[in-house]
Parts: sequence; C-alpha cells; structure tokens
Amino acid sequence: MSRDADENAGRLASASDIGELTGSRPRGSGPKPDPDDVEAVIAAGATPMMAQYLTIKAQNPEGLLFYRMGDFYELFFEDAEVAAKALSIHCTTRGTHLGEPIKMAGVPVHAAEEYLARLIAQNFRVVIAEQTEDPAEAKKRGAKSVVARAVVRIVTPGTITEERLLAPDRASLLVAVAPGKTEVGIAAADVAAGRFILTAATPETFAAEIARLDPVELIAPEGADLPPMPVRVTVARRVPSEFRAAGAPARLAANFGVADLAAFGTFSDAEAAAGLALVNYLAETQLANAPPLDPPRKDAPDRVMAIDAATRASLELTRPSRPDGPTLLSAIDCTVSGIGAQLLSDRLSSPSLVREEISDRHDSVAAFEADPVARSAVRSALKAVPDLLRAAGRLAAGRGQPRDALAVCRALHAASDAAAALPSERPALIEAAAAVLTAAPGALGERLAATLDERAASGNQPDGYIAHGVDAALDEARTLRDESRRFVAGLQADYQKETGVRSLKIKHNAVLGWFIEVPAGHADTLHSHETFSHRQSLASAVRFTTNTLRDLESRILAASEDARTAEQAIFADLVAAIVEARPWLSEVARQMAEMDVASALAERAAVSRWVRPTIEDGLAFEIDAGRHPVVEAALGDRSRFVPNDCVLSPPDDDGLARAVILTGPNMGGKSTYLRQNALIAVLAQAGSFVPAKRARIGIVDRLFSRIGASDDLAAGRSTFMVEMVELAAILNQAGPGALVILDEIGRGTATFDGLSIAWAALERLNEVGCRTLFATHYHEITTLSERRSRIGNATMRVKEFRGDIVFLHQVEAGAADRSYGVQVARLAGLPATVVRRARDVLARLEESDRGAARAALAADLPLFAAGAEPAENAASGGPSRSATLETLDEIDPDALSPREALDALYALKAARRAETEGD
Ligand SMILES: Nc1ncnc2c1ncn2[C@@H]1O[C@H](COP(=O)(O)OP(=O)(O)OP(=O)(O)O)[C@@H](O)[C@H]1O
Repeated sequence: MSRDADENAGRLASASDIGELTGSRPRGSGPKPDPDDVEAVIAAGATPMMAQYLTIKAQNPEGLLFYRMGDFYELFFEDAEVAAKALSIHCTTRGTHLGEPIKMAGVPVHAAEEYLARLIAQNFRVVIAEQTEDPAEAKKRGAKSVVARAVVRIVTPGTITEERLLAPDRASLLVAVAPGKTEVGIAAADVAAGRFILTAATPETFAAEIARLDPVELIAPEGADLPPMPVRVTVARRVPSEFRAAGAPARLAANFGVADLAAFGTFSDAEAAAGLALVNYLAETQLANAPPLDPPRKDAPDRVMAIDAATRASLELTRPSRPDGPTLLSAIDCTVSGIGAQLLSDRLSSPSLVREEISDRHDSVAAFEADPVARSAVRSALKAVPDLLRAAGRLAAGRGQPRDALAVCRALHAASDAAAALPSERPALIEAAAAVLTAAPGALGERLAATLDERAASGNQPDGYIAHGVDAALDEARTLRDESRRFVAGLQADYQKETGVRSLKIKHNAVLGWFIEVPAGHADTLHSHETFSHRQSLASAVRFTTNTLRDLESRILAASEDARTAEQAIFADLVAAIVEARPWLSEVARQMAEMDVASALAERAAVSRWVRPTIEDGLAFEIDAGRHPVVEAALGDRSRFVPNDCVLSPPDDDGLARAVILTGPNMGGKSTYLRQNALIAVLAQAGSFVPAKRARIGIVDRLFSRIGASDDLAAGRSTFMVEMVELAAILNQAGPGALVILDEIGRGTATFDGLSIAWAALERLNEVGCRTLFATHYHEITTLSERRSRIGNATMRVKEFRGDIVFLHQVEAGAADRSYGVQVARLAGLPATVVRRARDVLARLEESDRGAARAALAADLPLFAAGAEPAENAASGGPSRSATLETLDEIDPDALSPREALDALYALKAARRAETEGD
C-alpha cells in the first residue's frame, strides 16, 4: 500500500498538505464507501453486517472506523491495513465482499485506550461505533438480524479527555479560526479542562498568534489559507458557512444559556463565529457526551510580548527544533505538578507586557526564594497533584470514573496542605492564592473523602468504591452478597462430606456462574445423588449444580445488583456536586498552578543562581554576567559557562536604543550570546528571575530572533528567500520597543549582496532605535560604529596558540578582524590538503580583492562619502603580513613532490617559531 493512501486514510491533513486533502476520503483497495454508491454496493450483495458497516463508514468518511464487535473494535478494508501498520497489529482477511477478501484488524476493547493513544500520537482521527443494543435483543428480530450500532464519538487530538491520551504537562488546545472582513476570529479550547477563550488577530499577526497558542488541532474553513503549522497539528476543514459571522454571537450566547454574549465580555462577530464553529465541532465529534466548556473569556494578545513563529522556533521556547532536543521550558522547569507545568509553558509562550503583572509574579518568586522551608513544603504538598480540572471535565462529560472523583478529592486536600505551607511573607499573588486554597478541601472535599473508598476508587474495580458506612441500603446489600458468598464457601465442605469426594470444588465463571466441579472419575458419585444436577462435562472434569446453589446464586446476584445500583446512585450525586463546583475547582486549580510555578521558579533561581530583574518602562537593556540557561545546563558543570554582559540601553538623549554588532570566529559563541539575551527578556517578562548577576530591562513589546535560516522547500522558498521574507517582516514590524537579534543576515547569497543587505538592514533598525544585536562575519559593517553613536562593536575573544584557536567565549568591546573559519574547519576534521589549499586561497583573497573592495564599498556609500578615510584606515589596519605568510604564499602545493612538501613544512614551522619568539 502506498504511503499516500496510508496517510490519507485515517488522518486529517497535516500542515504541509492542507488543501490537497480537503474533503478527501479514505482510499485503498476495499470498496469505496461513498454515500452515493453504498446502496448500490449493498444491493449488489453485501451481508447485512457489511451493509451496516458501509453505511456508517459512508457517513463518517474522515478517520479510522472502530466498529464494535463483542469484545473487540474491528477495522475493515483499508482502515484495517492502515491501523495494522500504525499499531503494528496483525491484518488478516475474513469472508469476501463483492468477490474480494475483506481485510480486517482488531483491538480488544479493554486495551482500546492504549491503541487510541498511539493513533492520536500519529495524528489519526478515530470514529467509534458502539453496539447500541444487547445482541440478545437483536436475535429476537430474527437469526440474521444485525446488532444496532451507532457512532458515539469521534476521537481527535483536540477533543480527547482521557488521562492516558493527554500529555500531563501540556494543554492540548483545539483552535477554530474564522476569517472575517478585517480580522480573523480565533477560538481556543482546552477541551479536557473546559477552558475556552476567544480572541482575534489581523492577517499580519495571525501566524504569530497561532504559533503562540500552539494547538494540536485546528478547525478552519475549506479553502482558507493557513500559516505554516508546527508539525503535529491536525487540520479539520469545514464548509465556510460554519464560520459565518452573521447571527454567531446570538447562537453562541444561546449555547451558554444567556441571552447576550456581552454577559461574558465584549466579543467581535468574527470571534463569536470562531467560538461557534468550535462548539459545533465539539458537538459533531463528541455527540451526546460533549465535555462542557466554561463560558468564553476574552484573551487580549496586546497584553503579551509579540513573538512570531520563526522567533519562537529559533529560540526553542517550548518546542525543540529537533525531536527530544532541549527547550527553554525543559531546561528550567522544576514544577512538581502537571497543572504547574502547563502554566509555566503558557507563561513562557506569552511573556507579559504589563509591568504590575510582571512585578507581582517576581514578588511571589522572591517570597519563595527567601523562604526555603515554605518553598519545600509547598512543593511537597503540590507534588504530583492530580489535574483536577481534567478529572472534573471527564466527570462532567459522563466519561468519568471513581478515580476521577478521587483525583478531585486528593487535589482539594493537597490545596489545603499547600495553603498551610505558604510563606509568611505574602505579596499579592500569594495572598490571593492563600485566600482560595485555605477554603479547600471545603464541604465538597470532605464529602468526597468520607464517601469514597480510596483503595477501591484508585483501582479500576467496577464496584466497592463507595466506603462502608455511607449508605445503609448499600451496606445491607453488600452484607447479603458477602454472606451468601461465605455460605457458598461453607457449602463446599458440606457437599464434600455428603459425597465423600474431597476434590469437590465450588467455582465461578462468567458463563456458568457458580457450579460444583469434580474430576471426571468422581462424576458417577454425584450422578447417583439426587441433589446434584449435571451442567457440563469437560475432558477431565464434570460440573454440577444444586437447588441450594442456584438459590444462593440468585441471592448473590440480586444483592450485587442492588449494591451496584446503590453505588451508582451515590456516585451520580458526587458527580453532580463536582460539576456544580467547577468554577470553584478551576479557581483552586489556577491558584495551585500559580503557587507551583512561583515556587518552582524560586527553586530554579536558588539552585542556578538567578536574580530578580528590574523591569521598567523605556528601552533599557543592561545585563551583567548573563548566561544561556539551556547551554549552561547542557555543559553540565556550570562553571564552564562564561557569563557575558550586554548593554543596549539608549546612550543619548534622543531616547533611542543601541545596536551592537558582534563579530568573532565561528564557534566563538555568538549565537549563544544573542539567544541568551533574548531568553533573558522572555524569562523576565514571563515572571521569572533570570540567569545573570544583574538585569535591567525596559519592557520588550516585540521580540525578533533570526538565527540561521532553513529552506522551506514545501512552500517553494529557498534558504535565502526564507531569510529575506523573515527580514522583511522584521523591518516592517519592529518598532522602538522591540528587541531584535539577527545572526548572519545575508549569508545565503553572494558576498557583496549579502553584505549590502546586512548593512542596510542594520542602518534601518538603528534608525528605528530598537534594541538590536547583530552578529555577522561581514567585518566591513563594523565601520558603521564610527559614524553612529548608537552602534557599538563587540567581539568574541579568542586566543591563537600554535596555529590553533582557543575559544574564550568572552564578549569584549571591539571588532574582530577575521572569522578563523579555516581554523575551525580544520578542527572539524577537513582533510589537511583542503585546509592547506583554503589557507592559500584565503591569503590571496585577503591580500587583493577583499581589502580593496571593502575600501571601495565604504567610500561609495553615501553615508560615508565624506568620511572615506576611516574606512580605508580600517581596511589597511589589518594584520601585517608575516614571514610565515610570505613563505606560504610562495608555495605552490600542486607543484611540490612529497619530499619538497615536507621541507616546505619545516621551513614554515621554523619561520613561525622565529615570529612567535620575536613576539
Ligand atoms: N559563554 C559560553 N561559555 C561556554 N561555552 C560557550 C559559550 N558560548 C558558546 N559556548 C560553546 O560554544 C559552542 C558554539 O557556540 P555558538 O554556536 O554560539 O558559536 P557561533 O559563534 O554562533 O558559531 P557560528 O558562527 O559558527 O555559528 C556552543 O555550542 C557552546 O558549547
């Protein structure tokens, strides 16, 4: 089977194939379940069951159909092949359909969640068709009648609620987008936890907003253009009328039982349209059991730092660029709970622009940092606290288990333990958390604790999870059931005595219920007793029953049934109480997450020696001894990381910020330095302390980072084109409040083109006056600092030692004169002949073209027309030519014999030695 068919059959389009797959149906070798020809197929001789299967499949063409047959979910035709491959399960054939064998694969119902998890992880969508009647009922309609089946749910990445299918530390967001006339409405739901937000973006900010939300599933109108998505987004296309703005606010309001959406805030028509499309999609896929969403809340993207998708990817804030690679989140995360980890991820994705909010968060971190005892106590109270919102969501959706109620109970008790341990110094956020958490466990928590049997509820037992003493009728039914069971046990001894068969046993199985079993050799003894009536003969044993046993069995069954009914009624009451308390539970969850994040960041600050940054208005940016949190952690021994300062604050009265041009050798640490300063800004505004000795930062409203570029062949763009598109976005969008870090802009084209573009881009950014770090190998650009007071030069220090370079990773003022690219290439293991040749070429180039060109370039630029001299000076101020180089220049390696080459090498070494001694 082709890869195409494989991918198309079960999945919705992934980002790269949006459009192509719109409306596509599963393809493959089996019959095409097209609604139009299903009837014809059935008429042509499908069995009644196959006819039912094909009808359901035709109505639900998107996704793999899990068709319930007894204890299995079966897949047929192409679905079977696709699932077999995706799950590494066996694909077999059974019977024929229209003369062809029917391919079939199945997964046991009891293990279905595990298989679903694997399919969801591969972006599949699964349609679940259950048996909706007892097979016995179906039989009554005739021997050939088919058990009624119906689709009960469509499992998609953004609508799952099962604990095992969800990542504990990451929200799985479902996002709907409704393009309007002037804006794009965006609805985002964390379906499992019930959170629902509405927001809007302009066509320009849309991609960045989607990157910030980072959904796992996206609902969009057919034909609408979407920005490139992270790899794992599933896209569901729906007809454009589903996203119509007209009437959407009223219909969405009705959905939440209010007359006017204004009850929840001010929303635009496009936002309401997106919200409605999301709610409808949830109803379409979850049918009767759609998990309830909280009323919509307005999300204000203008309160958070604007970070476009390319910057996010380049900084690896929460998603690694290569699988399992580190991210900022993974390197700093010390949270102890899933809800805390989710909040931290949110914070890093959306650093705040609101000074008070940032400062409140810093206050909490400071309070926890100053009080290690409270910090450790709060962290142990919150350790592994269950995700109570997800548990409550499952219960509200009718998919909950006793263990979900127990999770709510445990979380409420953890909340009160955490409340008791909070630091005594309580800035605003800790005080607010204390107020909420001290009210836990509350009446609900006490009731859950008193009602649930912890051991039984934490397992998967179908009964026994309601504690003894909660309900008299339940206890009575259980006593009756247990006494009857004991009576059965006693009966075994009686029957052994009565028959003299010591090996007689009373046993139970699901098919026969209770029965008496003796080895085949003793069967006659029991046959001779009137009391025993025969039930079943096996090869080695014969089974009997008696009136007394039958009687006891029906008593046990009735009592068990009574007990189960009583338990279910009590459980239903508990669920109702939990559902009613959801708003409070979500507040408790929020505060617990807040305290987990604050104490975790304090822990990080204490362990990794981070400091509280000073956040202010204006364009200050002063970092003393800043470090890169991810590289530092990767180096293992922290002392190996070399801290560096960075000053971009406005130097003049005009209030505009500085740009620093960073030059230095390859591998010298330029990218690390650039990134670390961007990450420090992100951390500071996310509410964290920062890896530095001191940091003073004027709020950064936009962050741009371009470090290296990769091609986007799928979108038909070369590396250079991608780089230029991204550079255009920066130059068009960066205002004075931005922080821009650019690494080797222009390197993807011919030297002079690249140099010119880099030059002009830097000038432009400097005119805007945004804080800029600009790393480049075009050393010519460093001459700009001589003309502009707000442009400075910095370089990465290296030492040369016997022809090799040693990276010091230290940033110092000044400009590098060379990139040491050839030395680095040598370190990387390039063949010696190539390195020699490269040195030769480099020496010639440096001697002739390049220097002249640089001088000419600087002289030609209007800006420097009046000041050509310094540029020329700079050009001629390179290293003086050494005796070694002179000797080297005279050598033509291609003309040398091996012996002559060796002699030449000795001559070079001698010349070099003489030079270094002379130094
Ligand atoms: N401040 C530092 N302290 C210690 N090690 C560092 C530091 N900065 C960088 N390094 C180490 O040097 C390596 C190279 O750094 P980086 O990629 O930043 O260099 P670069 O100058 O950008 O190189 P290129 O120009 O080739 O892209 C890093 O992987 C890291 O291991």
